[in-house]
Order: sequence, then C-alpha cells, then structure tokens
Amino acid sequence: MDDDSVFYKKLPKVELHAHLNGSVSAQTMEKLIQRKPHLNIERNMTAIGKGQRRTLDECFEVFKLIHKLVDTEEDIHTVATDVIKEFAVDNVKYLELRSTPREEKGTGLTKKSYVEAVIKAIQQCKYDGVDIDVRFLVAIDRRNGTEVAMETVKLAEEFMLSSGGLVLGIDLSGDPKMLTTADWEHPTTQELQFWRCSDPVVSLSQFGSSSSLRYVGHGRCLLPALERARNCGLKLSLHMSEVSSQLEESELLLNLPPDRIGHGTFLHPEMGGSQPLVDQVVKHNIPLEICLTSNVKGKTVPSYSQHHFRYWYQLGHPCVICTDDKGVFCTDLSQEYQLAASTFSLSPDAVWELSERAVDCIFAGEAVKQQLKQKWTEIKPGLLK
Ligand SMILES: CC(C)=CCNc1ncnc2c1ncn2[C@@H]1O[C@H](COP(=O)(O)O)[C@@H](O)[C@H]1O
Ligand SMILES: [Zn+2]
Repeated sequence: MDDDSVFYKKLPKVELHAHLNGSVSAQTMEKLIQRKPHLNIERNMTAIGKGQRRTLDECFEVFKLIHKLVDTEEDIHTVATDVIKEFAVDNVKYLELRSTPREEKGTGLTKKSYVEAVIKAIQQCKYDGVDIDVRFLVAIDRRNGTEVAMETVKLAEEFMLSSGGLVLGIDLSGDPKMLTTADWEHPTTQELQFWRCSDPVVSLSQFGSSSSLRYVGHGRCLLPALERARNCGLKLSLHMSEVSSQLEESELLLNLPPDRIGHGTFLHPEMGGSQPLVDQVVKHNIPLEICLTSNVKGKTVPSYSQHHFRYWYQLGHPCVICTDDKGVFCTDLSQEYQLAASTFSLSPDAVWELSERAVDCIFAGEAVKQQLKQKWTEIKPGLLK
C-alpha cells in the first residue's frame, strides 16, 4: 500500500449508505457459494470488477443472485458479521447498515427473524469488542408496493422500540427504473383506467401525464408508509433521483422532508433537475449520500469527474462519501475517499473535514455524535501533521 492509500485507510470514517447484501465481500461470497454449490453461482457473477460497467438492469440482476445465496437466518448472521468486521478493519467508526427484510418460505426465514439476525450480529460484534458503532435502517423495496411498505414500517417501529437504539430509521431503495410500453404489451382496460396504490405498478397517465410509461413503485404510493415512519420517530433516508425522470417523485418526497438523500444524481438543473428542487434540499439542509463508484459502474453518471458531488460540494452542502454496495462494486470506503480526493483535488485537510462533517449527518443522537467527535479529535494529530 502506498503512503497515500495509508492516509485514507487510517482516516476515521463514517459509513451511512451500505446495503447489507450489496456489501458482501469476495471472501464471504466464497463461504456462501460453498454452502450452496447446487446453485452453480460463481464469484464473478456477483461482482462488477475494475473497469467494468453495467446497466442498472444488469446490476439489479446481481442482487437476485446474491439473495439466492443469502436465504437463511444463519446466512444473514454470517454476512452481517463479516460486513461489520470489514468496515471496522477499514477504520469505519460508525456504520448505518441497511437491508430489506425478506421472507423465504423454503428455509423458514421470516421478515422478523431476518431483522433479528442482523441485530444479533450487531450485538455480537459489540460484545466481541469490534471497534465500530453499528446501527440498522430497515429498507423498503419500492417495487413491493404500498402494503409491504406499510408492513415494513410497522416492523421497523417494533424494533425501534425493542432494540435499544439499534434500529434508527427507514431506507427507501430498489430498482427505480420505469418500464416502457414495450414491456407492457397487453394492458387490460382496468389497468388503463385505474390504479390502486396497493398495486406496485402504476400508470403515469393517472397522474395527468400524457406519457404511457408505467412506473413501478412510484413514491406516491409509498407516502403513507413514509409519513407513518416519520411520525413515529424513525429517520428517513430515501434514494431519490437516482435515474432521470423521477422529478415528480422527488418533489413529492422532498415535501416529507427526508432526513438524508441517497444519490440525488438528477436533482440539480445541470442534470435535468430543477432549481426549486435544489432550493428545497438546501433550505432543509438535507445531506446527500454520495456513492461515486456505484454511480459510475451503474452508468447513471458518465465518469468520476462528472459526478454531481462536485456541484453540491461547491455549494457547501453536506455530502457524505459512502460505498452503496462495496461487494458488488469491489470498493471500500477508504478507496471512495481517495477517489473523491484525486478526482476533485481535495487537500488532506479537506478530506479530514469531509469525514468529520459526516458525523453531523448520522441518525444516532447527540451523545453518540459527541463520542465520535472526541474520537476524531484524538486521532487527528497523528494523521494530519
Ligand atoms: C444496481 C445499482 C447501480 C445499485 C446501486 N443503487 C441502488 N439503488 C437502489 N436500490 C439499491 C441499490 N443498491 C442496492 N439496492 C437495494 O438493496 C438491495 C440489496 O441489499 P439488501 O438485500 O436490502 O440487503 C437491492 O435488492 C435493492 O433493493
Ligand atoms: Zn443505495
């Protein structure tokens, strides 16, 4: 490792946007593959290597494979434990992990036992003295529609009250792409005329749009669940404007408003967004979770240097460098900081400030923020001469 990499590795860091199943490392993947050889899944099918780029569609296919490999309580416990330890080795001092509770009839996994398995892994790591404070955000997959979103919020609410502060909020994620009419060959009259929010598939024409695109998992259908979450004290981190064409949804979601935004790639006017959207984000001071490699490899951003981090950072807006899916995108948080620094010419002082300011954006309370700030203060003299 060169001197430069050592600096980023030693830098104390906060990770706020990490999907559990997207964060599974090559080593852990090997273990899972050995547990389930009959699936015939190979390691290179679950990761996007250096220099490779895939469409969003192809990236979301990868998650389907990973989910086949991670389908028991034991698997969830294994991946959560390994992911937490890996972040700790990378000097991440505070981690908010997020994951979508899944039910697997074949293995007896329930959404509740899924969340319990993650929480047990967090508690075990703490007991074992792993030097990292880990919290959990329960994820809503937008594709599953209104009812599942509401169930997920209720589950999160239960665990918020029973987990001793480990469950702090909700993540809204899942494939944000629209389907075109080409995917929709035989709409029924009923489909054309009505949409119910219990149906995850919604015709945009119902929103007064002349477009005949269908939108799967529109945020409008998820608003009641998100409002309930907010009202019961769960924090909200929402994937927003990850692809273009989500302007109407972003407007709606920003009115909640969320506590943090995942990506926000297409919010600003230079990317087809709008000034009122930017003004709203700035007015509410909503931090952006920035995932450089994920956006470049998933082709929603053409190159590192054209990443929207530049726009928001220059505005002085709170931006937190994150990994998104460190396993799938073959990265780690140190590498993401290093990429941000080299792409946007950030000095070591600026990098330090970036990591320190991330502490202000965590969902845990004031006492935890103070503890983390103290840690940063102790480490600083040894790192920045
Ligand atoms: C495909 C791509 C470019 C990924 C990055 N952008 C993403 N956008 C939206 N949802 C995501 C993304 N990455 C992971 N997820 C969500 O996280 C899930 C995997 O982690 P988990 O099973 O919730 O533990 C995926 O099924 C998906 O619902
Ligand atoms: Zn994400």
